[in-house]
Parts: sequence; C-alpha cells; structure tokens
Amino acid sequence: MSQKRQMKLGTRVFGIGHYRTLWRQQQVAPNGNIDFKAHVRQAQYAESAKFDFIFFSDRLFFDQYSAPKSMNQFEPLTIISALSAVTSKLGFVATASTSYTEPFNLARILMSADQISGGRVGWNAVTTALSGAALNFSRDKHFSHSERYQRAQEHLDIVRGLWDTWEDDAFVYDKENNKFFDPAKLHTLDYKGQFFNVRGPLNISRSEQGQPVIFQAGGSETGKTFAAQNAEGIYTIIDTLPEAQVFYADVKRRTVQAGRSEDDVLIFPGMYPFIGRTEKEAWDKYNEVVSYITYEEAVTELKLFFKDTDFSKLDPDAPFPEFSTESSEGYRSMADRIVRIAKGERLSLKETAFRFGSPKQEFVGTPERIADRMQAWFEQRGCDGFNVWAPYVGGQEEFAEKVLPILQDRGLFRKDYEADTLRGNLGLSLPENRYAGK
Ligand SMILES: Cc1cc2nc3c(=O)[nH]c(=O)nc-3n(C[C@H](O)[C@H](O)[C@H](O)COP(=O)(O)O)c2cc1C
Repeated sequence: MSQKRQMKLGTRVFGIGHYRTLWRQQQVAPNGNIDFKAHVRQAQYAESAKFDFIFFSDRLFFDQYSAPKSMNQFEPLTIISALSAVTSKLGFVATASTSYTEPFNLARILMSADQISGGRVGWNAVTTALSGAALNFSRDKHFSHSERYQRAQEHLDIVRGLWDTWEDDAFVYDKENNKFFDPAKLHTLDYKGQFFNVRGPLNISRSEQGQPVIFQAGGSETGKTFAAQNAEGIYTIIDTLPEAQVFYADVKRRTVQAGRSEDDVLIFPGMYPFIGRTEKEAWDKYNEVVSYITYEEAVTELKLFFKDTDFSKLDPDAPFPEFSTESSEGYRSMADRIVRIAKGERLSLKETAFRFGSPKQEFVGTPERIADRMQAWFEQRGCDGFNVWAPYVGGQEEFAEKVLPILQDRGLFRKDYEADTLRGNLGLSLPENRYAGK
C-alpha cells in the first residue's frame, strides 16, 4: 500500500528573530543569536516535536544599516556540529557560500559535520547576494550574478566528487596483512575547470546518508535551473498559494527536464505563523510585530535588493520607482518579485517598503485556520513542506503544541521519525558512490 504523502518541516532557532525589529520586544533576549544554551534548548525542543531540520541562514557581510540579526551570530557549520552532539534525529541545514569558500575546504567541513551527526546535515549552497562580502575575501568587486552561478556549478561538482573519494567498502582494516584500504576503491577527482582546479582525494569518507543533502535558495531564472539540476531542497520566500503553485510547477518541470524525478527535490516556502485562540488574538500579535517596524528601517531593508539604492531620499508617497532588475546583481529573484508586485498593485514606495518589510499574512489565525492553509498549500501543490519560523518568542512551542497535533490527526505530518538520517526522514534517496561497481 502506498503511504500518504506527508509534509516535511524545517524550523529555526529564534535567536533575536528574523525581522529586523523583533529584538526590541520585551521578551526577546538581545544576545539570543550567540546564546549557545538557548540554541541547545530549541534544538532539543524541535527534535521532540519531530521537525525534520533546523535551518541556519548566513551573511558574510554587514554594516551599520544591516539587520541586527546579522551583526552578532554563530557561523552555521560550527553551531550545527555542536548541536548535533546533543540531538540524535533532528537534521541541520547550514548555509555556506559557493562564491567565497574553497570547495576542498567546504567538502571536508561539511562531511565532517555529517559524520559527527551520523548523517543529519544539509548544505544550503548559496552564491552570496551581498556585494560587500567581496571585501572580506581579498577582492575589490563582487562576482556578477551569472559568474556566481557558473562558479557555483563547478564548486558543487567538485564538492560532490570529493565526497565520493572513498567507496563505501574501501577501508578493509586488515591488520594481519597490513592493509588499511583497498587502493582500487580510492578515487582521485583531478578536476580542472574554468574557476577551480582540485586534485583530491578528500581525507574523509562518506557518511551514513552518503552525502549531505543539497539545499539551494536562489529563485531567479538561473537560480531555478541551478536548483533543478542540483538541489534536493529549496528554500523560497513566497506569500500566496497561486504564486507558490507557479513556482512549484516551474521548478518540478525543470527538474524533470534535467533528467531527475519530481520527487528528487522538495520545496520549502518560509512561513511565520501568528497563532491565537481567536482570529483577533492572532491579528493582535501580528499587529504588535508590525508596530515595531519604522519607515526608515523598512526602506533600509529594501536597499538590499536594489544595488544599494538609497530609497530614503525619494518621495515615500510617489509610486514605487521604475527599475530594471537585470541590474540587480544581488538578490535578483527578490528584486523581480518586489517590482512585479509593486507595479501590479500600484504601490507607493512607502507601501512597498512596509509590504516587504512585514511578515506575510497568510498564516495568521487560530490553529485550525493555520493547519487548513498549510494543508491547502501542501495538497494543492504549492510546496512539499515549510520552513516554519517563529515570529515571536514562544511561537515555536505554540506551533508545535497547537498546530502540529491537528496536522498529525489529519495524517499530514509524522508522529515519529522514520529514520536516523536527514535524507531518510525527508524521503530522499541515498546517492550512490559514482565509482561503485565500475
Ligand atoms: C529565500 C532566499 C534565501 C537566501 N538566503 C541566503 C543566505 O542565507 N545567505 C546568502 O549569502 N545568500 C542567501 N540567498 C541569496 C542567494 O543564494 C543568491 O545569491 C541570490 O539570491 C541571487 O540568486 P537569485 O537571483 O537566483 O535569487 C538567499 C536567497 C533567497 C531567494
């Protein structure tokens, strides 16, 4: 009997909150991003609630205008290694850049983390949108959008190739005959490309899940093609079900075109549940969060997506300015989306800034309403699961205690883990070693 399709859920450590103003709320501990004990508590709680993974985003650059969350935070691969030691089933997805890391180093670090955790690691392979990062890596200028994706493909090919250095039965450990490994099962990559030359081999073997799960978070045309060819999980920011359905169908179609199966890639929109015993209580919570957002901060946030354009000098009540997003070398897909919606709905600059600086309104309401909306997105092929990010202190617990049981009763979410690895829990296949049996 075939099993009912179930949604997969990621979450994150609250820290000081995803929205730039959340840290000002009374209940928020402003050092939350570097409070290790709080991270441990939340990881263990997420595991008790049977989440698939905790997701760690990352930034390689900040300045005085950046969101406070990026000013003081743990490096993702370091924190996930530590958290994997105090959990046993929960997965961890760490963001790391293909533009500003060497593939050999990153392959080692990721595989070490995957071995330490017993096969529970995912890599969110980003190309890095923020141009300021270049200055931290001995460059005067950031890579262009297209070069970033070309480098990303080479980077990923190398990392995956290095991970297959050792076939799974390569180590024979034959003490009597002084044979540590079988030389026929050791493979040297010897990669020569446009951007990288990496010989290998890599000095660590494959993990219980073979290789870490590859995530991706770029949504431009190039980004979606890159995802279709490489990703097993996609994190995306989308506000409405119709928009999600278009993205979902597009990425799945591209994945099949790339010679893979639709089920080889799972799509996870971010969601921020505002939960109340009544609709009013939920909206009160939403409005409280929004009340902290000032116009100055909202336009500063917009700057991120439009080549550092200083919107604060423009008339807030004039229509959102004309932009060619071709010139947006950073978050191109986000810039496209903002322009499309601002134009389509004839929003002023001020309305645009608040619209994109505030949490989406789709998941505000009673636990039943939130479960209904999640079910609709999932069953109507808008997603394969969600990245659930608490928009206020205690939001994660509230979601786990009030919404998850409804999803479980409806057979839409697991009651217990199916496997010990991230790949196993996500229902993704074990990647065979490319050299096995050859
Ligand atoms: C939803 C989403 C989340 C992202 N998260 C990160 C991140 O945590 N760190 C980072 O350096 N870049 C992040 N990026 C940037 C992408 O990796 C990429 O560099 C950028 O978006 C340009 O690609 P695109 O135009 O295809 O979206 C994110 C992008 C999106 C759309």
